[in-house]
Amino acid sequence: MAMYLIGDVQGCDAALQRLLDTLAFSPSRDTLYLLGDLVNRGPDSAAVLRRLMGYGAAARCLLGNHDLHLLAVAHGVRKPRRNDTLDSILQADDREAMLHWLRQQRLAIQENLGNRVLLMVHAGVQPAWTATKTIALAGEVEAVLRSPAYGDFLHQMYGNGPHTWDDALTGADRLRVIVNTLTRLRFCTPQGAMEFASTGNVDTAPAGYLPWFDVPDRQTRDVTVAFGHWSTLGWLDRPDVLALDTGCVWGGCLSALRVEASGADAPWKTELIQVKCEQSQKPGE
Ligand SMILES: Nc1ncnc2c1ncn2[C@@H]1O[C@H](COP(=O)(O)OP(=O)(O)OP(=O)(O)OP(=O)(O)OC[C@H]2O[C@@H](n3cnc4c(N)ncnc43)[C@H](O)[C@@H]2O)[C@@H](O)[C@H]1O
Repeated sequence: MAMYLIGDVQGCDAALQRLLDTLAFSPSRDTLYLLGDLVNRGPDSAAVLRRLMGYGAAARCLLGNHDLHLLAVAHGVRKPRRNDTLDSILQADDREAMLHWLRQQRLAIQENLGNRVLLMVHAGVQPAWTATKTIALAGEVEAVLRSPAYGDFLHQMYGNGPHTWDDALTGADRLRVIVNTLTRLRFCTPQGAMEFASTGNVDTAPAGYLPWFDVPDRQTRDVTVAFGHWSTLGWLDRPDVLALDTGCVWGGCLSALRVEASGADAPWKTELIQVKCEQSQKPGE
């Protein structure tokens, strides 16, 4: 049995098919962990969702900002954006089945491999959050998304504030900070105040901000956090962070990381497998 972490697919089903062929993926034997942004901007978002739904428990998926955007557009909370390519879902006969399935997916997943924790999120974690706390907070949003109140939540989800996590937050503000952290974060201050305008690589950090994973004393520094979302960052391989959005939709690569625990005290064995992608979107347009 193999475990594969896969970066942002964004509706690029042909690239996903090529990647899975390269892996010789078998749903009866292997498990895929998709790190969010399953849909949008690429040519065939519906095919990606139908494929992942068909894999059942062999595909464990995180929600990214584009997946939440799809739910918001489908629910009439947001208007489609100029570069959106969501019509293959929105106009499909099985649209409700796809949207229902999407609402059951996760915002954070933890696996314990050997003696080390692997925490998976789409974008990032707050410096003050441990892995256990991240899973618990993600669970608060997951519960709302699965409940009849999910429409109300989508109305309240948008916005950049509050910028900083506080345990005392309640209601919509609390859920918004959790969503913004897990699905949109790139840069924050050492205190965890988030900034959402900058989308460039680490060299473009605004003054006073740094990549969330470089915050000193981050509470998840002793685990490995795998994430996507940051295409201009690209592949990053450190003991404490694995970044896997390698810009498939922008004409980069789609990446899978095979992860294998080789013993309680031994480091994991990993192997990066990539396929080249057709360019579906031009950066800056
Ligand atoms: N609570 C909430 N509040 C607000 N919105 C919410 C929300 N929850 C969900 N959303 C939704 O989030 C969606 C996306 O918002 P956007 O604002 O478009 O998201 P983004 O930061 O650009 O991130 P993206 O996920 O597209 O990242 P990527 O690295 O691929 O791309 C980043 C940039 O990198 C650039 N880029 C990529 N490859 C490049 C390259 N090779 N060279 C130069 N630039 C490149 C691209 O041009 C792109 O601009 C919206 O539709 C919105 O509705």
